[in-house]
Amino acid sequence: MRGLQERGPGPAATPCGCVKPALETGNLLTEPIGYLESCFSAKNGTPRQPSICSHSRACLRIRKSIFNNPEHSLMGLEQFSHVWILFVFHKNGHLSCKAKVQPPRLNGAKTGVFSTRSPHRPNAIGLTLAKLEKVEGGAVYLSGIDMIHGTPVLDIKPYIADYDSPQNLIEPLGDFNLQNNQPKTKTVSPSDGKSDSCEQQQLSGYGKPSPYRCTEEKPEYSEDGASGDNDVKHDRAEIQQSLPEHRERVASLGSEPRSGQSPSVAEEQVGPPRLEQSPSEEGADERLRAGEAAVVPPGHSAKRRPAAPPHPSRTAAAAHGTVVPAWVREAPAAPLEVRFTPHAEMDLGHLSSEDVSQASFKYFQSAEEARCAIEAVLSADPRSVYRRKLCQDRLFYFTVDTAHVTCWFGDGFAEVLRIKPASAPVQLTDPAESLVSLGCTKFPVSNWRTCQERAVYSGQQAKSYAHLRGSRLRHQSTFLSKDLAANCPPQ
Ligand SMILES: C[S@@+](CC[C@H](N)C(=O)[O-])C[C@H]1O[C@@H](n2cnc3c(N)ncnc32)[C@H](O)[C@@H]1O
Repeated sequence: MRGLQERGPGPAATPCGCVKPALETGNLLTEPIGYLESCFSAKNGTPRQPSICSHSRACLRIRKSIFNNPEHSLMGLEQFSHVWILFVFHKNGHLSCKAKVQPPRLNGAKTGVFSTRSPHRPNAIGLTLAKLEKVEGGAVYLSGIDMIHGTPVLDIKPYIADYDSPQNLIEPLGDFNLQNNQPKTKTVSPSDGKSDSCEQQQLSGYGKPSPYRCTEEKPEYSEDGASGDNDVKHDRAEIQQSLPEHRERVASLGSEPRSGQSPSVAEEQVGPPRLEQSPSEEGADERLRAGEAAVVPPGHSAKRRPAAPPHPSRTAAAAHGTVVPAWVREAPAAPLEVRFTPHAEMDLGHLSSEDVSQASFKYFQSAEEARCAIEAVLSADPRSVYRRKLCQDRLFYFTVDTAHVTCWFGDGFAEVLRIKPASAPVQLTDPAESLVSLGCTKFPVSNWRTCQERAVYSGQQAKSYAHLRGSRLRHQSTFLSKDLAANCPPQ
């Protein structure tokens, strides 16, 4: 092992200086087996993990350039309920990455990139556990996904719980130190739960500087919620939860995934399938999630439906013999209550209309499915830490299937204002493939009615909205903002 490390990969170069792809050096030249057709057209609004939105759907067609008979490569796969999808984060924008990142769940604190599911990693490869709906010819149909439309897929592997999910919390094998000639750093093993590494100090915010190099990176804001490489002040109490002492250790108990939900992960970190809560615990949680105390303005959708598939960190009581830090399971905020204005309800009806002249969904089978997906996405608060803390008053847009959703966030809730047909086609990575046209669009909105509805809002909501309007006026570049500013009467 040491020999390998010392030699290093040393990519073989051709006389022209090109890096020669070579399996032996790990310089693998990848070729996507297909490009994903997904109900999510852009990063904005795409769930951070597949377990967040079980109604999300996607299709992957194996390219003929990979196998002449793509269906041969999928033979037998239909016997599995779930598959691992390995893919490229092709919309990262850049190839660089940082050693420490700020996952949304850490609310601004940093941790090592390899302890997160950040898309910004040395090799921009993603790993998603998706539900396999069906295999048809050379195509696989998936649900419970967190990948955007056009994502290059590198591989599919069947999920086999016996292999992929630890069965026992095995005791450590004793000192695991292969490097006798290197300074001994104190390692964190799942069993001792103690560390003096600089990352841990950074997370905790306590302790003296480590004797090892620990450079402070310049704080930087990013709009990318997934990488969360933002530096926002955090309070110590929150961060302390990420100390090793707070890691959860659970025994092997065996579990089945909730039906219709991917048996996968917490938001940023994988934990294998978890135990269900007891019905009573779940009911209490459900009530909490629905925000019993929240004020529902007159004329708004006030149904107390279970807003979204339960948030994994809330349902998770235990996992197969694994250990994860507490921050993975403890959401920075409670799931949001999701509301639809009457206008949005109407829009949703139009989108799912059977009238052929109206737009209809490509992936969702019904308006109810679309509603569930929208609720699931919003309930988990898809905003980046930056947006959540510093741009609270902005409108938020995302596209799911053929629906372009406009919403805003208030204290403990998200409200869908409009749902319009998405029209502009997405630029696809592989134009040769026949992919579904999806995309974001800007649209004219007459928001007079919505503004009138605002007038009946009670105290804080009205105040938030006034703030929202003010902010819209400041951000004239947004098409909808302009429209709203023009149409909203002064309050
Ligand atoms: C936090 S990553 C997790 C992905 C995967 N489950 C994993 O653990 O590797 C999920 C986020 O990546 C982003 N994303 C999805 N597909 C992408 C793509 N093709 N390129 C860049 N970012 C993508 C979306 O913003 C999504 O919310």
